[in-house]
Amino acid sequence: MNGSGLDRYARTLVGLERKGRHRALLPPGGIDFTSNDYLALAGSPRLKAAIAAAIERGVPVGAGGSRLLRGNHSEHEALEAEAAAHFGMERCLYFGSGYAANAALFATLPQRDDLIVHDALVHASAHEGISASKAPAVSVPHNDVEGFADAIRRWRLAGGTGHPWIAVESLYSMDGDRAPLPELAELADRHDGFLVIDEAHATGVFGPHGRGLAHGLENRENIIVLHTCGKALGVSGALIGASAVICDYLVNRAGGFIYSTAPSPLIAAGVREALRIVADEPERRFALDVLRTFANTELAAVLGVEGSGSQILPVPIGDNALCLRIAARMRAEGFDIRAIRPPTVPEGTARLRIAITLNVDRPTISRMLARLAMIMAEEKP
Ligand SMILES: Cc1ncc(COP(=O)(O)O)c(C=O)c1O
Repeated sequence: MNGSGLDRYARTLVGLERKGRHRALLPPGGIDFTSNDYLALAGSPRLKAAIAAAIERGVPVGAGGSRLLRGNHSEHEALEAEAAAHFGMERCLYFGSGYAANAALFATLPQRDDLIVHDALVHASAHEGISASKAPAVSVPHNDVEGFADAIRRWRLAGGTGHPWIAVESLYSMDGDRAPLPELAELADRHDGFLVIDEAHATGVFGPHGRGLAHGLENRENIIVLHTCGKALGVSGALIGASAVICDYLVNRAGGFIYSTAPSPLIAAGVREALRIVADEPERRFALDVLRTFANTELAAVLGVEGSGSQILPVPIGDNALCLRIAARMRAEGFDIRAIRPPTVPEGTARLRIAITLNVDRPTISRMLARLAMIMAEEKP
């Protein structure tokens, strides 16, 4: 290949650098204010012991094939059955990642005569599925219930005959605020539609037994819930909870499920244990609740920034380069904080995303915020 084949990629990378949008892999280091390991389960001895016990009883590391071929292991089925009981859903289906699950769900379920109405801030994985879907899609301003209703009304007036699909996150990944789920569920009911709730950042953290913020809405045939297993559950993969018909349809039609090697059975055993930990160690959730409340109060007192109320605390900066500089200075001081920039968040809204997990304690949060306040004051344009 002559040089020009690669030049176009190099040029794009230079352009990203110029706009402060270039991304690079950094090693994790310093005190964790950035992971989604909210309950500190990723390194928990109980999870490690469950994996060791699974190895001991002969659970294989690899599935060896698609679930529809020889890759369907009893560990996958046991996890799905336990998860369905845990989350109160008729059935659950385990995917290798939340990204793959969201992409499969939106690409497969909405049909040509349907409409996808999604919140402007839904995750990139939902967009991936939406852009592969046969159904048209409309973006609605963040958390604007009237906006959702209007979009559906306009579509019906224009002759829309199918079902609307309302797509939201129960707790938004980069803003830490919540979706108005009861109002949206009511809207879906009123318009013979479906409501897809991505619980990625609420699973394990909120609701009775860490069932998420959609608890109370489960087991309705028009609700589909995504629980990711790599965040508070500390493992990896994702569970789609839905009616048996929807899950069976995905098994038969979702390319990302059919034509992909099944997730590791060993990891499925780990997720099963994580669900049990979440159910029978409620003290983890309570401890996170205390830390979260403390962090929100301190954020307002020290930085004058209103907290989201959740464990995800965005500190708005705006400018990409400035955001990168502040994050780098915090990391240099031993606090692992990352700059979140477009296109992950809308243009002009670069922010530090501070995640509160059980990997830190109150004095460490105070130290981090005091240092951040000083650095932000020094960096003030
Ligand atoms: C809201 C949301 N949905 C889905 C995903 C994807 O999940 P996973 O990391 O398991 O691929 C993420 C991950 O960041 C997320 O924040």
